[in-house]
Amino acid sequence: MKIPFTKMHGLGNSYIYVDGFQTQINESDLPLLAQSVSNVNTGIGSDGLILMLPSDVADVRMRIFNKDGSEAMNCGNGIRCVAKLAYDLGYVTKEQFEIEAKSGVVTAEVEVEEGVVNNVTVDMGKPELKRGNIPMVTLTGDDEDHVISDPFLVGEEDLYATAVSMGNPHVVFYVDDISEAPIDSVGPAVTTDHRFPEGVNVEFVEVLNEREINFRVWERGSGITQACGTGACAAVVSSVLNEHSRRNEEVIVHLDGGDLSITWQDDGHVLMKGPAVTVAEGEFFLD
Ligand SMILES: N[C@@H](CCC[C@H](N)C(=O)O)C(=O)O
Repeated sequence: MKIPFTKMHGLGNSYIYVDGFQTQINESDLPLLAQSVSNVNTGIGSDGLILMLPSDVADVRMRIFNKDGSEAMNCGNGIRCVAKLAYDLGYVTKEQFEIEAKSGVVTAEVEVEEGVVNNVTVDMGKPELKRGNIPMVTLTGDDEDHVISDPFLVGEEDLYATAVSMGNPHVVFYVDDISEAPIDSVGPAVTTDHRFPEGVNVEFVEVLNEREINFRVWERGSGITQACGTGACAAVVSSVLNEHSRRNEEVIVHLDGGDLSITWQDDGHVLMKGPAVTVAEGEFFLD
């Protein structure tokens, strides 16, 4: 079987996009397909697979599978690319429209310059802060509690964790210098830590000033990636909670792959603005 695909990225966080309006794939093949296309040696090379599908409740629907084949609830960079793809392929003709992810429906607005979509702004909705809903478990405390700079021991490292869900789980650790963040050791250890029963995306943040942070991520199911949209949103929410940044003010997040603009608005919604880029189109041969 040949599966037509588009490779796209948001700040280097790349996925293989399949147009599910045209191509039907068996549900049971999806995890293996995600693993196959993601493999840089034997596949195409990406951080995972994203399907763009018709939706009953929004203009389009997306499903995202990490590199290891696990399905995730949400993907910020993926939503921006799906918005661009849906507009480029003519499935939507308006500039503001709704995209359904597993975690819910968000509103995306494409910026069209001379017929080309380069940037997309997404209202990512409200973050979830209750520990039980991240989900995160501890021996003591209430599920309703917020986790803001709570002591968090990982091996020999004494860290302080802030936990935020953007429809998918994130934990944020602050470091003095992003280039020395222990991402290779703490990332894989925390992403599967028993305190996060569904796993977690692990973010390191260096605060530069109220309006700017440096950011690196170990993504659940994919490892180190160049960028994570939901992670950048979680990092800014965390920075407001920890009083490094202010509510309703834009924060520029410097990720390995480039910059995202994130604002945690007074109405509780998180706004994310950043690029979406098409890299290639082709056909993937599935045995
Ligand atoms: N890269 C994404 C997030 C993808 C899903 C994540 N790894 C998870 O398992 O929750 C983004 O841009 O948000």
